[in-house]
Amino acid sequence: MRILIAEDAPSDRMLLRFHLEKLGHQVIEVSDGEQLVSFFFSHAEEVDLLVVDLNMPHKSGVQAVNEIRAFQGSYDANWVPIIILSGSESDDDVLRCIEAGADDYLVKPIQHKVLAAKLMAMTRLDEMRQKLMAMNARLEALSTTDYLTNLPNRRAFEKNLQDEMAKAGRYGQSLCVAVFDIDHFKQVNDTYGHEGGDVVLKELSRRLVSEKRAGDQFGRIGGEEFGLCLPHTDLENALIACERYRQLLSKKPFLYDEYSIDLTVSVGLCRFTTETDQLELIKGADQALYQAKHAGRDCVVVLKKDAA
Ligand SMILES: Nc1nc2c(ncn2[C@@H]2O[C@H](COP(=O)(O)OP(=O)(O)OP(=O)(O)O)[C@@H](O)[C@H]2O)c(=O)[nH]1
Repeated sequence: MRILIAEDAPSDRMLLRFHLEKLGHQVIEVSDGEQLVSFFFSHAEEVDLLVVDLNMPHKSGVQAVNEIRAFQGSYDANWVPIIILSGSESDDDVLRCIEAGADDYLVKPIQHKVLAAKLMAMTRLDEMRQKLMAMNARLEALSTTDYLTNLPNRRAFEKNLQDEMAKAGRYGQSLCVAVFDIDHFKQVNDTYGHEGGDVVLKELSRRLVSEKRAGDQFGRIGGEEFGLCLPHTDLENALIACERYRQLLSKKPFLYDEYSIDLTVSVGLCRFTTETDQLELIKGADQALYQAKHAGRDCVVVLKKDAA
């Protein structure tokens, strides 16, 4: 583990480092409570355990632990276990340290075997924490990714769009949104079965992603409907981009078993203005898509008026 020790007495610090390194851990040292807090605030991700002296100049161990736990709560920062060291065997001190957010309490002078035992328990805690973090990352990926195409799902697409709209509004940048819908997709399913339809959806997504310009983001926002967010792009260039994507899908047939399936998409395009909220923007692109379907499909239509 990477252990941050906060101890003002140089001899105690040296002894602690010696014991911890002997147990195979990496040690970082600070010498008071103030330094502990500021180091942790800027390096939370680089530390697995804090070992903190109770009585230190500038800021006591309890105060520092309080601030660190509050910081983790407000900023969602890396949670790490904390052991407090103290010369006091008072039950009240133990209680107030644990109440402040420490996970264990160790009485000085440190006994090597006791320290090794506590570290064993903390290593277990750390392993559990790592597993939990990996699991959370997997869950986060699952909840934002479409299972079939691996594209961002509607929730993730809308979240990204919201962020891009905020940036575009703040910095006065252009932003456009398009909705792509496969033409007569029902026929694909009816002719080749749902499995054939799925193969087409996957290949279509792969093509779009492999040819996508950096910064553009596709998402699967419905069964056979895909959203495209085009940051830093005015309507004229968004139209060029959508035309390119449309042609990319129609120029080469999709293969399923021995079948070759020709496909086209209709696209609705809408421009963001500071008066437009997210719902109106997607609704605007949807209206343009509806017009594209009525214009005969296989085309890109720009919303005649800005979404309102
Ligand atoms: N294979 C497959 N089909 C899907 C999936 N999600 C939606 N669909 C199908 O997509 C088809 C959409 O059909 P419609 O909404 O009638 O539209 P369309 O046939 O594409 O016709 P237009 O949009 O008017 O050009 C339906 O047959 C749905 O079952 C999916 O995940 N996999």
